[in-house]
Amino acid sequence: MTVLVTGGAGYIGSHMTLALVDLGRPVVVLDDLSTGFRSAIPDGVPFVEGCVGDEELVGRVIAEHGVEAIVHFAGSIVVPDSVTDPLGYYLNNTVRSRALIASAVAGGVKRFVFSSTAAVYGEGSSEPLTETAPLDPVSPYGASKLMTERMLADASRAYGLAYAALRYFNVAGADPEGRAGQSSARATHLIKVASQAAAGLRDKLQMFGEDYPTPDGTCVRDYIHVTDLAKAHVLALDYLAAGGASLVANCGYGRGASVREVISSVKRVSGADFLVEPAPRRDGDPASLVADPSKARSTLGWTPDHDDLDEIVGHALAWERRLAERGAAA
Ligand SMILES: NC(=O)c1ccc[n+]([C@@H]2O[C@H](COP(=O)([O-])OP(=O)(O)OC[C@H]3O[C@@H](n4cnc5c(N)ncnc54)[C@H](O)[C@@H]3O)[C@@H](O)[C@H]2O)c1
Ligand SMILES: O=c1ccn([C@@H]2O[C@H](COP(=O)(O)OP(=O)(O)O[C@H]3O[C@H](CO)[C@@H](O)[C@H](O)[C@H]3O)[C@@H](O)[C@H]2O)c(=O)[nH]1
Repeated sequence: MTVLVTGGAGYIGSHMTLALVDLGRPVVVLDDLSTGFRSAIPDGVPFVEGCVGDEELVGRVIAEHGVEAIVHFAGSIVVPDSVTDPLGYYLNNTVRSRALIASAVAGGVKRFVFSSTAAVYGEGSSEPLTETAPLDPVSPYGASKLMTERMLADASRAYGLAYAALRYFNVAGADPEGRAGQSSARATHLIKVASQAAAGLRDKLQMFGEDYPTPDGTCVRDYIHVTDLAKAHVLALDYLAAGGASLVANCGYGRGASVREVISSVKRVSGADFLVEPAPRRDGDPASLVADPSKARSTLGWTPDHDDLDEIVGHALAWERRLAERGAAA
């Protein structure tokens, strides 16, 4: 069963590609390298440079590689950017996903795993969030992903495409063996940015908002290790291959950490101090997002191996140091 990994040169997609290679499963990567890196794709894995919205290209990849399942990571991911450029986000995340789904249907691909997000949930629902919590995205990013979920649900009914939409909470950390990590220098994610500050690559960290209705006033998120997330995708592929019904499932640990707690963890684990500057709230940020992950556990048999904030931070820091060494060597 060849798996087409879109966005496989990116952060999460490269970890999924590694997970498939580790299991000896055939894989082909499609990525336009807009935010991904050619070097993130393991040696020996076929790579096609191009856009998921290019139906002619995707049709050819499906036929030439005998693709039986698609794992769709490709997309634009920065929540505040989606507030300033909503149409760009609807184009890359929604319109091009529609084209990819159409290519899957036309090419006879029967299984599809999609990178959805906790950003599809509305504010104010009781936590932890189950999949049945009201869907009312605060940001265009969340809306662009929810529209793709809806297209998949309709395509599944109409054309028999079986899908798993995995709603990731906040993905962080790096491959424990140091083979992959979050490489984007302009990354905006808290653990990545704090790791860069700890490694001396930034002079400070801004803390966006201290007046949220949370225990310490800063936003609360459910941080999940990227390797545990890749494992959930492998299980989702196996579940669909075994005839499992289409599903939507949260991927998180069910425990929240505030921005202040994350910063403390990064300082503790790195042993480095860095400047933390209070800043205004960032557009599009909900106060709190914490998953109820029981569906992924019961339906997919998912059990996390790295459910520990300090461990996640330790792996992120190790990757940051590796990047710094490579930069120094370049
Ligand atoms: N990082 C998180 O915390 C998080 C949380 C929830 C959901 N997600 C979703 O997970 C997926 C992967 O995120 P990531 O953190 O690895 O981001 P990333 O930017 O590292 O990876 C995205 C990859 O997709 C590629 N890409 C973008 N548009 C493309 C297109 N039109 N055609 C082909 N390739 C394209 C990029 O070059 C990049 O390699 C995204 O869909 C994102 O929305 C991420
Ligand atoms: O320099 C920084 C960066 C972030 N934050 C705060 O840290 C929290 C987490 O932010 P970030 O790491 O940027 O993640 P989110 O905005 O929560 O979004 C991530 O998590 C979502 C799921 O919860 C995914 O859908 C998105 O793709 C992914 O970027 C938020 O309160 C931010 O305001 C700061 O205070 N300072």
